[in-house]
Amino acid sequence: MNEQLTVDITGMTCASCSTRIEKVLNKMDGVEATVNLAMENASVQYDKEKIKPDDIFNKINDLGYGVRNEKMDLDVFGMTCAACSTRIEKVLNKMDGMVSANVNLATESASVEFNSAVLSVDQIIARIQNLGYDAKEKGQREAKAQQKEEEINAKKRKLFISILLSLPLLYSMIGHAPWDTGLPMPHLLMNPWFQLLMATPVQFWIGGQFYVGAYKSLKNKSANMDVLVALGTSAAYFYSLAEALKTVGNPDYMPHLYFETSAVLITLILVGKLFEALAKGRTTEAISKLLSLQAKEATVIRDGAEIKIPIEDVKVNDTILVKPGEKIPVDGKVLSGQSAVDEAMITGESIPVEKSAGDSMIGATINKNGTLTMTATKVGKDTALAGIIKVVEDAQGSKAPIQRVADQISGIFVPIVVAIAIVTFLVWYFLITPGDFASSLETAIAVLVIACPCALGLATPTSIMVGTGKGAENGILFKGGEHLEATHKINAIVLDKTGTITKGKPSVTDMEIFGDEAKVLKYLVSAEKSSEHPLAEAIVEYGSSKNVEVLPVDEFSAIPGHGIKAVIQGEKVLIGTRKLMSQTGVVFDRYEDQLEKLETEGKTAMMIAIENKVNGIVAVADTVKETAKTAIEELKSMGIEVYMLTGDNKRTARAIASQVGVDNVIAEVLPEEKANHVKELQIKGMKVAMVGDGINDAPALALADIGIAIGTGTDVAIEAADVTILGGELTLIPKAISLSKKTMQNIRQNLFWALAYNSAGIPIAAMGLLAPWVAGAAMAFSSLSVVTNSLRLKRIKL
Ligand SMILES: Nc1ncnc2c1ncn2[C@@H]1O[C@H](COP(=O)(O)OP(=O)(O)OP(=O)(O)O)[C@@H](O)[C@H]1O
Ligand SMILES: [Cu+]
Ligand SMILES: [Mg+2]
Repeated sequence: MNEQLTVDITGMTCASCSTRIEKVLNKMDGVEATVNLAMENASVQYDKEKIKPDDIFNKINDLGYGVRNEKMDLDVFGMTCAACSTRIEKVLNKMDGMVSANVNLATESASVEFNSAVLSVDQIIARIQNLGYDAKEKGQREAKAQQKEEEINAKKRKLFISILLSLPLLYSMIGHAPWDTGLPMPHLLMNPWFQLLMATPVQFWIGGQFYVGAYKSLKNKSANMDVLVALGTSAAYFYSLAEALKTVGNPDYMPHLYFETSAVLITLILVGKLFEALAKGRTTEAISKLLSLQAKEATVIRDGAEIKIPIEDVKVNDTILVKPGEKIPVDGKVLSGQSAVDEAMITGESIPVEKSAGDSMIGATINKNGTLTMTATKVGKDTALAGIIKVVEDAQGSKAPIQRVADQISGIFVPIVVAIAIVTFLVWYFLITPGDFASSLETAIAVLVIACPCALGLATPTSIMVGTGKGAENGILFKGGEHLEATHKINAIVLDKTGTITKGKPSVTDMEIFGDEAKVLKYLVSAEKSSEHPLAEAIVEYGSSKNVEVLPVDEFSAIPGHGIKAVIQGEKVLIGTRKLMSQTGVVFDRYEDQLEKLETEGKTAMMIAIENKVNGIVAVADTVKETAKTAIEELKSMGIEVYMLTGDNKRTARAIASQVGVDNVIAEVLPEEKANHVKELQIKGMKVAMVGDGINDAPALALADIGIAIGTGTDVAIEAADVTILGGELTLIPKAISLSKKTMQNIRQNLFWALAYNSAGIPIAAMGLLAPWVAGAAMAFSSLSVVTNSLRLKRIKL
């Protein structure tokens, strides 16, 4: 019993859970455990020789409970190419207690999920440092931005010196030209010692980073781009040095100098890296744009006085004053005043929304004309805007499945390339130009350099970053790269009716009451007051506009998909569908014509029965969203089958469907069956996107290949979905699909460009047709062209 750990357990509901877990754990050989239900954890002592922590977690999982893991983002410094990120990722994933580690070269960060009982952040950082890189917990954004800027400035300074030193060498290269260029060639430039003087600082001071990187990489038994660069440039440098030394005491010796090869190569790679860094900075602009929406200050009323405080200091329940033209600082509720608020930046709704006491407000939206006082309900990282930023950041840091291809290729690339370079050298040295060490070496160097797979590591993540950012700017939030990838395969789309196709704000259109009108109306409104259904809200609203008295309700129950049951003043009240009525034996045959008439008009007709006798018919109608028809037409023209799924009756559903052009209607679906219909389409081989807003849509959203939540819908739906469309404009759905298609196309182009340089370049270089510095330029610009191509996504029209 030499180890002790505390495991946080999720999913325990009662003492029988905890005792069961305790019992099972204690049965394991070498384990002594006590499970604490209140703390939701287990203290475990275990024998290290017999048991691994993972065994304990697996046991808990097997029992159907979860082990809570910690998730964290780290900034990782010092990665130069995909081989570095792949390597770190591999090592981190092997750590005990690591659930998953995702290292992203483009964002220079790692997302780790780990079991804090076994592993600490410090241990993870130490492991990364041990590999020769550095890492720290993601800190203040400003600090990071500042650091980035300093890094870029340092890069610029070094590059400037590097160019100054390399230019004379580049010029001297003209001396190598096989033809007479006619340009003057000063003697000094051809002097080996002068060349050595220029090349040495470039090789070791400016190019030192490649040696450091190569050393770290080799120490970990892997090879990255630094290895290739260090190998290639050193070969050129030291060969030239040896040649220069031969002139000592032998003034007639004509040395073969290749100093320019190493110096110009290093300079060009640095040029590429600088451009790459600048371009990479632009891939995260979407985040900075979102951040800039945030208000900086808020005017709060404390002890009766108005004071301006920084936004970070605003607390929940603070009373805030918002003057015309100001930003609403945090999420909250209006206390007093009246004004129109522009919410376009968050909801996409272009028309300002009228606000008065009791209405909710979203931080970062703009107050137009009146002065409002509000109370803060959500501040800091809990606000809607902070939530949006978090989703976008997480998505940008996540991986798309297609990247696995790139990771695999870059993992094996470097050793293969080194082998090809050696073979190239041997073939040239022994067969093609026997004994000509210099040109054989140069050819081999060119092969090494052209083959560097640095662009490959950038191909996917930069596209994903720009794509998710572009989505966010348009009000489409992808939760991760995998969803951005999966969306392009969609060929069937299932739309929920209420709140998705329609506005979700129904109102009463017809009311027909048989018998004691005042009583029935009272019963109807009173019973619906207990229901949270949108239909109920419409009826309650109707009631309050007619000043209907509300009676106390006993024994209320909602029957999902059917209606409600209640007892009022001792009388049994039923409100809802035909099914509800016939199940309880209420006869309604004589009202059938009336019901059908309302339904064909697209209205939802409900009956109210008191003491098993129908006493009235209420019809409620919801308006279809203005853009729904256009959106559905667009989806159809993309070759996607569009379905409407609703709990409402067939006739109403069809009437609404024909208004918006949906041909496939699945009606009278019970809330718990929605997911089954999605499953059925999937079994038919369709890739299904489900669009919904309600709690009852959540299982279907989760099951669908892509769940799309309407941003104005419930949190449960948004939580379950993979994509959220802010504001709920359906036209964003075809846009999301086309963004996904274009991003995937962009990634394929990137992968092509990243590999084309290498695959076309290697044979050309091996034939001796590519000077090493040209290969260097090609490498530098393959990275640049990939990042630039990704940035093109910013400008596409959706
Ligand atoms: N509170 C209620 N009062 C009266 N009738 C109700 C109530 N709740 C549900 N119903 C009846 O049950 C039917 C099905 O309800 P359900 O919530 O499954 O679907 P819906 O909201 O009509 O449509 P959608 O599935 O598109 O959201 C409603 O059309 C209505 O006739
Ligand atoms: Cu490279
Ligand atoms: Mg509904």
